[in-house]
Amino acid sequence: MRSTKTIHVISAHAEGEVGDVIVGGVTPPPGDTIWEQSRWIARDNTLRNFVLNEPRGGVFRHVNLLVPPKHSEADAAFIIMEPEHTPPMSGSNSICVSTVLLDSGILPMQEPVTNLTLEAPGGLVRVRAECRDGKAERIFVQNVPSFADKLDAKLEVEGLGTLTVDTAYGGDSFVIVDAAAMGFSLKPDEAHDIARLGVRITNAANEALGFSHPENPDWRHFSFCLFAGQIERTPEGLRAGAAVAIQPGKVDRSPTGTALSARMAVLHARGVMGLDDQLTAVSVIGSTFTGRILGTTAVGDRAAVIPEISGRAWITGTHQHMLDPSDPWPEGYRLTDTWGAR
Ligand SMILES: O=C(O)[C@H]1NCC[C@@H]1O
Repeated sequence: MRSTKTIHVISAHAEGEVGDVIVGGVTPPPGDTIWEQSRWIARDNTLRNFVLNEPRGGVFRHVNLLVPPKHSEADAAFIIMEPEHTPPMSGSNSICVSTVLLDSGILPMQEPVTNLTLEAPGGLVRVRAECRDGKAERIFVQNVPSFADKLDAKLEVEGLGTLTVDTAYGGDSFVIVDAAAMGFSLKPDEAHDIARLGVRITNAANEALGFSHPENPDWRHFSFCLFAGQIERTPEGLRAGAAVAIQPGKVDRSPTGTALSARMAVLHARGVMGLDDQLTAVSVIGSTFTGRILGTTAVGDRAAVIPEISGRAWITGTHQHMLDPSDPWPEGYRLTDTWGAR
């Protein structure tokens, strides 16, 4: 056996969505901030290609690189690599990272509750982990400030006509459509159509509506389309289905923490959700994230909420990814049969 790299990974999933964590074998990328380091990773692409492309990865995979924190309050920092983007924040990935840090012993666990501060590229996130018998059973993440952008905007999508959409930011940028109006009941057998339509809607929103983050001039696009289920009021609080189409065309298996944060910002802006409510989002595989609004704030000139999301994650294995110097595909490959719903 010979290898010019050995990258140590602990694999995990949060409520169904893969969020692997690189725990060793990669030196921290250059940059004065975690955001700058994440821009370097996005530009360079070597690590992204190595771990996300086949034969080591695939379109379903997200990979997080642990790096030394820059902020004095942070216990750990991570850079998120998704199929097409290297985003500011991610709900499922932050839950996987927290679980891997605690369950594998990288950071000490205190039962019944461990409090951590993590530094994501988009800012500091406070984590509360409910822990028992050496397992982080539920992770609560105080997400970055989230805001509604455009409400009831008209969006022309070729072949679909004019849609009424909301746009919002919840650690990543969303165009939000009503699932029922698009003919979806958010069941697993709709996944292919949700992925395909979601990509078309996201692309149309990027052309016609555009997104900009008041404090992060680098984040200038919509990443995702959320198909939002109808809100039901139950004795446990608000509940709604959620399916997010991720570029280049797949559906999040988890209920998407950034989408839940974005949706709570929209519901707060509309006066539907207050600080006493909680909203449980249900994914296409029936998994859930629960969210609350902890308070209000501002992002630049936008009214914003401070969301908290919670969910569970489990470790699925460990990997040591290697590169034989004679391998003709050191950065792997991606093909359109699986890379993007057509
Ligand atoms: O939970 C989330 O926010 C995410 N899941 C995969 C894509 C998004 O980052």
